[in-house]
Amino acid sequence: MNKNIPVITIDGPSGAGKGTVCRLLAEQLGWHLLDSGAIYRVLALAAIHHGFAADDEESLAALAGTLDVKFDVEENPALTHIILEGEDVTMAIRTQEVANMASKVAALPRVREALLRRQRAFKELPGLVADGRDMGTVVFPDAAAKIFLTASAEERAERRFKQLQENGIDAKIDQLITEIRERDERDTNRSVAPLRAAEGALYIDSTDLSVEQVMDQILQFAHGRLTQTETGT
Ligand SMILES: Nc1ncnc2c1ncn2[C@@H]1O[C@H](COP(=O)(O)OP(=O)(O)O)[C@@H](O)[C@H]1O
Ligand SMILES: Nc1ccn([C@@H]2O[C@H](COP(=O)(O)OP(=O)(O)O)[C@@H](O)[C@H]2O)c(=O)n1
Repeated sequence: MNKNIPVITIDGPSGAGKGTVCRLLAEQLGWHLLDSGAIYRVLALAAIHHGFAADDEESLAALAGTLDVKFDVEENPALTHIILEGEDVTMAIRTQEVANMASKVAALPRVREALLRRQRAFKELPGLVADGRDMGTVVFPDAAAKIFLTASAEERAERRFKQLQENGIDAKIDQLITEIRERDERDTNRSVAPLRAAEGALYIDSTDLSVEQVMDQILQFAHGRLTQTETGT
């Protein structure tokens, strides 16, 4: 792994805006994008297809190791297609059922281990923007700039509700708040790679911020960190 390839990590809970700002950043910088949540979602969908239980660590770790997933990257990272075993699952992995299964399989240490190398392989020149829960703490501990992005659970559920509606997926706001809280709880309290801000991360609460305001803060911070890394200060 080439350590000179710059990485910006954005970690945080569901609906904080990570995917949105990571896509914008990757586009603006012309860098690669890792949507690590999509990998856990694809694994969850494959597990559902295979009829595996969410606590069947042995089968799930084996599946994670051999998962036939491909990211068909377009010039615009927002248009990436995700292909599982030859089938386009870009939309199918966005349901709440898959999200909930993803957060259960993500709590299994051997599953996380099996997915590490796959995630690190995204680190290529000219740079990588990585979106997830443990990007700055576990997967890319040497990242040049680390950000922890969050918002209140109510605001995050509201955003997810609108987003699902826009994509024609039915949802109930009360259920979304409950599921987001359950997922926060599981992601934060698991024994391996729990959701937390990495040391030295910029902490942003986006509850009352627009996407543009969040982007401004991140760009300013990342620019400072990248300049420091380049000059070795
Ligand atoms: N700062 C913000 N203010 C309002 N809406 C936002 C903000 N950031 C993201 N969103 C919207 O919230 C929804 C969830 O954002 P997303 O980037 O998918 O979150 P995450 O990847 O953290 O789960 C999207 O529809 C997005 O457009
Ligand atoms: N780096 C990551 C990314 C996702 N995940 C898990 O995968 C689930 C789905 O991730 P996601 O980023 O697609 O979820 P949303 O933030 O889009 O709701 C999360 O609830 C986490 O449990 C993880 O454990 N580690």
